[in-house]
Amino acid sequence: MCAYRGREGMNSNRGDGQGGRGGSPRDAHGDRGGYKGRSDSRERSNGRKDADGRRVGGGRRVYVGNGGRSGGNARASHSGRSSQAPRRLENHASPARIAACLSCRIVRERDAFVSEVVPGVVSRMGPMKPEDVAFATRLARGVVATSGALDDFINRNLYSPADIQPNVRDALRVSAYELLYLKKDDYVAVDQGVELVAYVEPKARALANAVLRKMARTASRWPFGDVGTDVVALSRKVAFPSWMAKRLVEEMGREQAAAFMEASNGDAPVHAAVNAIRATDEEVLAVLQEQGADPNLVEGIPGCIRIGTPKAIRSDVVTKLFEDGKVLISDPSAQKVASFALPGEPPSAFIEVGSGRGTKTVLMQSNAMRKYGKQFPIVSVDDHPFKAKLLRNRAREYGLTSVQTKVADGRKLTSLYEKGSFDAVFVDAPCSGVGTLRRHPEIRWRLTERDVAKMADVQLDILIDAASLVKTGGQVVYSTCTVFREENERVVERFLKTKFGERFEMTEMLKMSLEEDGPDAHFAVRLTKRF
Ligand SMILES: C[S@@+](CC[C@H](N)C(=O)[O-])C[C@H]1O[C@@H](n2cnc3c(N)ncnc32)[C@H](O)[C@@H]1O
Repeated sequence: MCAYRGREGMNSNRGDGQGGRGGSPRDAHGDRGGYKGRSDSRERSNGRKDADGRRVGGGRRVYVGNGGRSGGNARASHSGRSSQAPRRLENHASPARIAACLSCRIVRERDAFVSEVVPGVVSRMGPMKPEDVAFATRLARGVVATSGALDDFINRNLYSPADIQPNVRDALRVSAYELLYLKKDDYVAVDQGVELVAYVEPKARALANAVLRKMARTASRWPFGDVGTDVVALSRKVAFPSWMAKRLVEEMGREQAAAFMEASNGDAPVHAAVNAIRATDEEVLAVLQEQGADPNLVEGIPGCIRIGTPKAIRSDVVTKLFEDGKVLISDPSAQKVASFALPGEPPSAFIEVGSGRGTKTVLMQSNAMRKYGKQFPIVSVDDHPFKAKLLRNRAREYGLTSVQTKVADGRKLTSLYEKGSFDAVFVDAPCSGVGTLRRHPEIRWRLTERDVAKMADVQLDILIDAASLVKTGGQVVYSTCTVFREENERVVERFLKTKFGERFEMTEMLKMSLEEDGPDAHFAVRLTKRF
């Protein structure tokens, strides 16, 4: 992923197999039956500390007797606590919802990545059952992915949306998500929503009660319009910003855009790449098979393996494969681009711009072993020193012998290297990352149309400067992991129209679209320098 400097990794694939969409929410969290679910949660949460170090579920024993139905004040007196005692101590929000809500707050406050935040929050909650962890993860990811649409819904149910505290809004979002996207029983969503709001802000319990009841009443009208004719209603249903939905519909047509947006809300299947520098496909397949990972080679992409049972890759034996640099997690589209980026003959001077943490660097050298029987010298440029350091470490880990990292602005490389001094150039451009939304649920609500336009200008500048480095007869591969024409075809068109760009011809295009249960969407073109 590009724009938000995310990373390809196991965590974003959720090897636990807990889907953002698959399975019944009730299966995951035992909420069917309202109070039963609630008392289960209390049972589990007794004595536990939350991510902020507060005790959760302290009033459990007292309230099982009365079905847990009494309100906050009633509970306080029933348990013999003074009315000044923080009601939070007797809060009945389930640990999974608390973890999800706290995770969403951190993502919001720190512009963080949800996949990186949830494990930390969960670990600070104390022991949680695997199904609670899975539900917390699912909720947090879902809420982050749909937050703009949830706010639209929440605001319709508030008299004064601007006055709501951000932490209260976080809690309301969790309930709105359960109502709209998980189709939870109204009762569960409202009851747990009130508890969750009271957990983050005890004084807001009454407000939460009123708002959540109203939300439960209006949920049946969601998405407030005919999705067949109204793009904004469609955008609400699939939880995309309306500008993005409109643009996708304009570029792909309604049907394909709707399918793309739906698929972006699903789970990405888990794929691995065999590092041919360190292992053979047969060796890796045998281990994965033995460990019950249900591996299958993907046709047309050398060394790409789909992992049918992701849980199995947590075994010690498979972990060792990863630790030994024999295999890495990577989407098939990224693997395909890394194969596409290699010229027909082994290059003696190759430069990649936007090397990041080096996933494609590893993949390219692995492919080089398959294609040429050897690695090739590569200069890997990124403007981010931290990423260059990571790449150097990864190069050692994966057995890369010919990588030279360079921290530099890809728009100014001609001040560092002689024009025409490379056989091949690979621009893995910083982009909006809209082809990878399943792995990066934060992107869609952070991105603006202006960001896309700015990115397209940077992409063009990088392409123009980097292309000057290639010799006549050499190739430039330009790639992104987005679907917007402005960042893909349009950048290439703009480049080809420049005085220098006229020397190039587009000789090949690779477009991978996003499909449910398929790879991410990527784009790549090969430009050959004719004179
Ligand atoms: C698509 S991501 C890289 C992914 C990477 N190639 C991989 O496979 O792991 C694009 C990269 O471009 C880098 N970048 C952004 N602006 C840049 C610039 N002006 N010059 C050089 N690199 C830049 C970002 O830091 C980011 O790592």
